[in-house]
Amino acid sequence: MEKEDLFSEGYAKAQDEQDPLRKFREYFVIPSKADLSRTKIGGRADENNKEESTYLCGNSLGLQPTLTKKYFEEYLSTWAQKGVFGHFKDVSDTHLAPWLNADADVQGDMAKIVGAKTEEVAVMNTLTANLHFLMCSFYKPTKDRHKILIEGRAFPSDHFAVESQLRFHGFDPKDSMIFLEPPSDTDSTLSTEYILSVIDKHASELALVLLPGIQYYTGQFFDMATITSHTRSKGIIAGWDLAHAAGNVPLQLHDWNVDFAAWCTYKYLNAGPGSIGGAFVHERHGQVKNVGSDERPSFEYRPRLQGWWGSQKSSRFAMANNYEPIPGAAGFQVSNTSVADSTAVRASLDVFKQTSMSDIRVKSLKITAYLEQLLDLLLKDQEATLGKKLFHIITPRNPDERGAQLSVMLEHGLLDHIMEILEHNGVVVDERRPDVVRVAPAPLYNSYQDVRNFIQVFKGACEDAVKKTKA
Ligand SMILES: Cc1ncc(COP(=O)(O)O)c(C=O)c1O
Ligand SMILES: Nc1c(O)cccc1C(=O)C[C@H](N)C(=O)O
Repeated sequence: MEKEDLFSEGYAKAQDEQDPLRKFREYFVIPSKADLSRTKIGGRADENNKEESTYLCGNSLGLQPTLTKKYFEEYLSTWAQKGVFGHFKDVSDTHLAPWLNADADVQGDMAKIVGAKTEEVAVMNTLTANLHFLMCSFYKPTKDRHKILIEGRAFPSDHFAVESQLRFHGFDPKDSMIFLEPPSDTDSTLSTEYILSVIDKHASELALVLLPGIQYYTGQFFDMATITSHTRSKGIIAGWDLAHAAGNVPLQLHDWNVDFAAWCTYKYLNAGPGSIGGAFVHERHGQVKNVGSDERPSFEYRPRLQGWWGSQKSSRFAMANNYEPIPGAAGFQVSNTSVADSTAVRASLDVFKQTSMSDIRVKSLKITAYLEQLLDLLLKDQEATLGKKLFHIITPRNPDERGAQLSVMLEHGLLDHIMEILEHNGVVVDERRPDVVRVAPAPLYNSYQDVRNFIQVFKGACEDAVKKTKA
């Protein structure tokens, strides 16, 4: 395809017209440029300037589904009109379950997103809290086998969670954290072979391998199936942080035999800032066995931090204080579910239900490849006009090793100026200081024209930044 064709508005428009998921953009609220630049919230959008922004930041915060406001109005009306009865009464003229079932109501559709059986998933807590709750049950160190493997540049919250778990068990993070670092300074990603070699090197002393399905900084999608299988073959627990993978790439947590996983719902799952988290516990770990009698039950189950919401609903309100864990991931719940949060999750899942992760992945591969093609053409243009490249892509070039996001490492010193120009033009991407811009076309609501708009503004911003630094 000629360079001009790819850059042309006609090409982008044609891709959008042919996009099988094009209708989904209407299911989201796209902030207008005027919305983004206004200093106040509320009031009517600027009727004279409803031009949509170019929002490519779903890897940090997903956009609001139009269903969310509708479902929230139903939730608030139920609360206002039914009070405590909202827990129990089936308010049939809403899209929402009785609050007592708010957790179970979203379990099955969330399980489909991550390739799990319904009972292997719970929508609960938040991401880092779930990592802690799950490590409390799965990180079982011994004197000889107490180390935890995470990436060297793990997301800070994961790093802190592992540090504190080690300290909680009386181990020193300096001795018990093993960091997965790229083999050389020039590498930003980690090959599967290299990861397996590091696991082999430390296998006898590792109690847990905790990695991200997709690495937040580089955007690398790890070979979860191979790494999980290898980890477990060494008798090590395989745990995954799916913050950037859930709703972004197809997952098969059950078939991959993952021990546990946790994720948030505010990125590609579009449930709003700080919204409720998700957790996966493989069915082999969720078994509950009554080794007593019906009259005098005595349950055997995997130890976990307990709370009343993990105990069977049928006996929960008997207040007899006999813990009877719900089989599966739901038995790892502790508190009653935030209905505001589960309402947001319900709205988002009702969008996902109209398609599939495989169809989302088909578009994701195409639209991210388009972004990559335009970035590569821009690099050629910069080499020809400036005599140098002002950035390079640090996300793997193999589409199977990435999701929607491409991470662009800028020449040092350009980030602030480029971000200022992008924002001024209504282009929203994520910055990871000091030099990385993360660009994530979310298949459900981003268009090929969004990608083209980004490149056009980014091209000018790069040129402007160079002039500024030369001045
Ligand atoms: C990989 C990863 N882990 C953990 C977190 C923090 O999660 P939370 O603040 O929802 O616990 C984030 C981002 O928010 C993340 O990207
Ligand atoms: N930047 C964040 C914030 O200001 C609040 C909450 C989360 C974040 C995030 O970093 C989201 C996500 N972990 C990310 O990698 O972008």
